[in-house]
Amino acid sequence: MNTVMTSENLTSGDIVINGSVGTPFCDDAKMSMRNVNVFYAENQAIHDVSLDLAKNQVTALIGPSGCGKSTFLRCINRMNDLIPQCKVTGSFVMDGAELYAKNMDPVLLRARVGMVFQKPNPFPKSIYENVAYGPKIHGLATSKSELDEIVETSLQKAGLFNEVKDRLDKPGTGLSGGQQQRLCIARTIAVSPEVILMDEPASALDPIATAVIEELISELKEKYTIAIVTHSMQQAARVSQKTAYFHLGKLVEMGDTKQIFTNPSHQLTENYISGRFG
Ligand SMILES: Nc1ncnc2c1ncn2[C@@H]1O[C@H](COP(=O)(O)OP(=O)(O)OP(=O)(O)O)[C@@H](O)[C@H]1O
Repeated sequence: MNTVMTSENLTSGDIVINGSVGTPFCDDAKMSMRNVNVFYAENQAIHDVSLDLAKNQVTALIGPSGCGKSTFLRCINRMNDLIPQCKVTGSFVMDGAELYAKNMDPVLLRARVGMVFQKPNPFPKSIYENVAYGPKIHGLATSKSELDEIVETSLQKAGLFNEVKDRLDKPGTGLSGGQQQRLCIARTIAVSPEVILMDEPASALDPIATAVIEELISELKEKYTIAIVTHSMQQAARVSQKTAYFHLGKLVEMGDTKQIFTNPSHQLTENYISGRFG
């Protein structure tokens, strides 16, 4: 029987996975993170977290503000390298390769593991250039027509092409918030990533634009492995197949989304999803 744990007696060995105490590993992992610790100078933000991202599934990272969701997400494509006082230990493996190995180029890695941020952040360039920029710097197109093709396909996959096809030369910043976020998703897709990380991608959007993004996430998982940080439990329940619950920098529980939301194993998860804190 699982012991009911509180934040006081929770230890890193007490992770609950699919209802029983164990290790959150899956058979079809695209990415495997093991014993991850993250420090900002003296402050430890992540404590010994191990989890897998299942291939072609959406994994939601949920938990109260400040529990380390964004920190953990940013480590996956080494965005935290850009914060000087941030130190990451542990292992991040994608298809057998260690992402923090000396010979791993973080710029190339960020093309393979793309990121979509909370606030849409298109470049101050045209819609076309926003999407073409990545393929150009990574040399993914050998001709203008190939580049055009990548731009069109990426905009189509992001569900934006029909809305912008007649104004590709207009600034990306002139689009609505929801369109800008889909433009940022198109920009991410344009460099053929394998994994897409999304940090509260719909929190700045209205319910209609949010619904469009959620539908898009469900479609994108057919091709990509996705991890999403969200404060909305309804959103996590709608878009994800796996959910990981974080508390005070520790992974408390991970499992099938349905199980986490209907029958969580851990008291802390239950408290959070029933709105008792967070
Ligand atoms: N750049 C940074 N420098 C120093 N400390 C940081 C930095 N970013 C995050 N932290 C700290 O790390 C901890 C985890 O923060 P993080 O933003 O990862 O949590 P979160 O769960 O994503 O929060 P929220 O839901 O509010 O966005 C917090 O204590 C935060 O203050």
